[in-house]
Amino acid sequence: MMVLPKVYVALDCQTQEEADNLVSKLPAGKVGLKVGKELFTAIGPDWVKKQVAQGFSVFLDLKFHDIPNTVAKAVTSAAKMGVDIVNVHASGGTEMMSAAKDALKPFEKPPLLIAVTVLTSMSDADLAEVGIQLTAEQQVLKLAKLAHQSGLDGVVCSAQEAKMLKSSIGTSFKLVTPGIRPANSAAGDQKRVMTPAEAIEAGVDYMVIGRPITQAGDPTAAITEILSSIGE
Ligand SMILES: O=c1ccn([C@@H]2O[C@H](COP(=O)(O)O)[C@@H](O)[C@H]2O)c(=O)[nH]1
Repeated sequence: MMVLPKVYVALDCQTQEEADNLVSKLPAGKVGLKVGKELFTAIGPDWVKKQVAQGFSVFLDLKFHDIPNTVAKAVTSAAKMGVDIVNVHASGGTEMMSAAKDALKPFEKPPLLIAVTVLTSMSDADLAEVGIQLTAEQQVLKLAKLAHQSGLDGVVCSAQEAKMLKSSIGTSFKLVTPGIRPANSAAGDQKRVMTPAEAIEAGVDYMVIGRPITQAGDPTAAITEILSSIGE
């Protein structure tokens, strides 16, 4: 597996023009692109394939959550686009996660298959609201163990859970962490946050950063500062 970039920039916008403009401001070869529901629903797979062809590492963050057969087929469609990371919701269960992993076996270079545990926008109180009586940390561990048992490559979690997961599950289990906020930047809807330097220190493998870069007056300066804060 080639070495993937430490930072994936969340391209949360709705037009190809905005996305191209953001990409043009990023240091080529130093960051990956995270394409989520907002952009993908607006402009689709051809733009993603174009970024892959231009040499970008792409994380397709569509968080598939459906019956096993549907999710298995969806991850193969993602793999055909050439993306490096694709994800499913761990709460879909082990049968669904195993079906997705099995579906990627025929690919020569399959993407990392990662399971979303507890969204970084959720606190313990938010979990209680939907009937989950565990803390976010307990629920993340429970779902991460299921993802590991199902043969997945890692999980999406908060950097706040990184040390706990690396010591409970093992260092080769990949941790992909949104909810990254440089000091003095607004948390917005994110509840379980850490700075880029804290996240690296906690042992995360890949971090996802959106608004602190994309909404900055100077996105190039913002990403340059973040990369320098983590020694990249
Ligand atoms: O638990 C999760 C899973 C995915 N995300 C996604 O990451 C980015 C974060 O963007 P910011 O602007 O840095 O908050 C966004 O695309 C989310 O859909 C997440 O935040 N938390």
